[in-house]
Amino acid sequence: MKTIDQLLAEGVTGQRVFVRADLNVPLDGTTITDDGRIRAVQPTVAKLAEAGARVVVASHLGRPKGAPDPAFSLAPAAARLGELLGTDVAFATDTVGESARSVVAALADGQVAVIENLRFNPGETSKDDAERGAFADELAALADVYIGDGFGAVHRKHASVYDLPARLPHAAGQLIATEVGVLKKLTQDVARPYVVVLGGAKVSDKLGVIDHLLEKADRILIGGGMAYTFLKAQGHEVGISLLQEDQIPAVKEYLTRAEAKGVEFVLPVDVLVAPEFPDLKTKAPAHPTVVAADAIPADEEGLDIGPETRKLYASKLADAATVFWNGPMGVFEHPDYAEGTKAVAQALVESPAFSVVGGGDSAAAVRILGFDEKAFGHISTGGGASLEYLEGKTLPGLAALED
Ligand SMILES: Nc1ncnc2c1ncn2[C@@H]1O[C@H](COP(=O)(O)OP(=O)(O)OP(=O)(O)O)[C@@H](O)[C@H]1O
Ligand SMILES: O=C(O)[C@H](O)COP(=O)(O)O
Repeated sequence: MKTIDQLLAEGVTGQRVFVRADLNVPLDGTTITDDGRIRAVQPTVAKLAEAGARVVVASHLGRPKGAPDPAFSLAPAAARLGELLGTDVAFATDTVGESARSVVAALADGQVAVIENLRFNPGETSKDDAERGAFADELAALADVYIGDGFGAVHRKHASVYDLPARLPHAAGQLIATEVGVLKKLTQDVARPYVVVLGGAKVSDKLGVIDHLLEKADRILIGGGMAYTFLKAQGHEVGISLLQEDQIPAVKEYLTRAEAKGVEFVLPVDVLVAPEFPDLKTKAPAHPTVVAADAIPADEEGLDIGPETRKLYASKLADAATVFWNGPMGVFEHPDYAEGTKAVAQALVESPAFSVVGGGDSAAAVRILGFDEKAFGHISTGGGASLEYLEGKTLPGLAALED
């Protein structure tokens, strides 16, 4: 994989360099609640600008449906990138249209522009190679060189991640180089006990990783939205909690295999439930109830791990030598459901283990809840991406940078 430093040594002055970043940051309206992913790519952008490149930064944000949607505009992220760089950052109000073409054409050497959300275009995420390729052609017309630095999206076979680098000279940015360097260590010899904590909401994306973790980890703790598919697989009622019904047979098989292999699987013993999802805007008190994990009422939803589980998980992390954590333990964005995530973060801060926290929301949770990033071994910008990397899967966005 060519590095950005090799590229810079060849000279980029006057060249239009396309940086595929992951600026998929959490937003409250147009306010960025955690800018970690923007700060993570800023050194790459700064380096290119200092070297006289005309930098075109592109990213997705959220999951819009292939058409413009103001709720998913990258305008706030572009403004924040400008603040971090200490310079004006131009913003194109479309991705490959008139605005993008004129904004990019107007860039002087050393200037930076952000183009609008890649996913406003159906070609970005299309499963059809020709449709993705046609969109990649339009993106390629905006640049001379491609830098892949959106680590959080390298597991997606999307036009800007996979098809575009095939059309331009390409290299890996600094963030991808750092992320891969750290995660590689977890695929090699890990110090044991190796404990993995899984939670979050993208359950269907992430359950599959357990198949691989059963070969690697000594102990697996399950929380967040993921827990309810496990509780259901054990025959418990989970009310209206997040549930991946079609994965129940697979989950049953994981539990059986874990027992046979001596991998310790730890599930919540109690949870916080409420009849409805909390209001994340007003943060109005949610009045949750603590119930045993096998006694979730049929009309209520599990939204955080309970107090006994917090203690249990802290004890299961205390003797770890290596920890990988992906996915919050509850809906941490609401104060009534933040304690589970806080307890896991606190346990990692107190533990001497080498800890890697992976995921846009998990990393944001750690910072929003007031923990010092330096207390963790590594905070990865990729959730699904880091899990798939650990699984040993070929990641489209890394494979595309390889030749
Ligand atoms: N019990 C639950 N029910 C519903 N949502 C939950 C629950 N527990 C956690 N969540 C939500 O999970 C979300 C984070 O999940 P996600 O899988 O996206 O995490 P991540 O891996 O850190 O991020 P990414 O994969 O996007 O990088 C949070 O917004 C949180 O509110
Ligand atoms: O948040 C993430 O994990 C990345 O930005 C990828 O987003 P996606 O899951 O919507 O593809």
